[in-house]
Amino acid sequence: MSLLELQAVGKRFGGLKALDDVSFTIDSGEMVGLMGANGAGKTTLFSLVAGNERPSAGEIRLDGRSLVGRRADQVAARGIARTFQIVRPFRGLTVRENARIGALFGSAERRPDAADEFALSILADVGLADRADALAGSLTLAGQKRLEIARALAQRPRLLLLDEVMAGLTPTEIADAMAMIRRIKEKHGLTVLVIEHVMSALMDLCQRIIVLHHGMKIAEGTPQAIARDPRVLDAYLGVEA
Ligand SMILES: Nc1ncnc2c1ncn2[C@@H]1O[C@H](COP(=O)(O)OP(=O)(O)OP(=O)(O)O)[C@@H](O)[C@H]1O
Repeated sequence: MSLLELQAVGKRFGGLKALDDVSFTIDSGEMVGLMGANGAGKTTLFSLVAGNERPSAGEIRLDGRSLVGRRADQVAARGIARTFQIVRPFRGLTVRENARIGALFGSAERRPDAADEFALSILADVGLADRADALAGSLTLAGQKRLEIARALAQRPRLLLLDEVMAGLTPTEIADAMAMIRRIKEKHGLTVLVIEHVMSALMDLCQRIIVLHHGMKIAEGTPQAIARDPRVLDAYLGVEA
């Protein structure tokens, strides 16, 4: 059985179809990329899976059980955590306190002392252990993106949804972030769905890529197949096939 299954999922915002008839599955242990131009519906898809928004049509299942109608904290408790494209850490709290909030969300950890210990181990995993007592607002963008991953990881997810965690980073920071993502995936036995505009990173990280265009899935396949898919070249890169 697939870990995550989307079946004919649609989302309307008034007259706008942000997602239309999107279906795919993700198996346990996969790292899958989600790509598409601005406004293609990628973040909306994350919001539906994570319980931040409710689909207008279709089914979303985790381990064969529907997630539709579940609140974000209930979805988190079932094992899904997401990052947000625009990072908003509690700037006046320390890095450690921010990570600890993740550990308490969705009731992954109810004991405050255990949450603190776990938060510290997660900070080490994302390379922020030496900044644990710094204020979150003092981190660089790369640091804040790492903290966003730590906050999600502290929920002890099985499925991690990463929304443009490499946007705005330097090439060296991107290379470091990719190595870190691979490391946490292995260490925590994660399944990962990743939205990324940094194409080379997506191609390198993922075994499979799903392409959205105007809310519809137009392609799905290996990075090699996607890179030469005429529909993708035409729709996403604006290149005539
Ligand atoms: N809450 C909302 N209310 C109204 N329209 C929305 C809402 N959220 C998203 N949309 C619209 O839905 C469409 C898909 O947006 P979405 O943010 O999912 O795209 P995206 O692929 O993530 O884009 P980007 O790469 O810019 O992040 C866009 O036209 C967007 O303006």
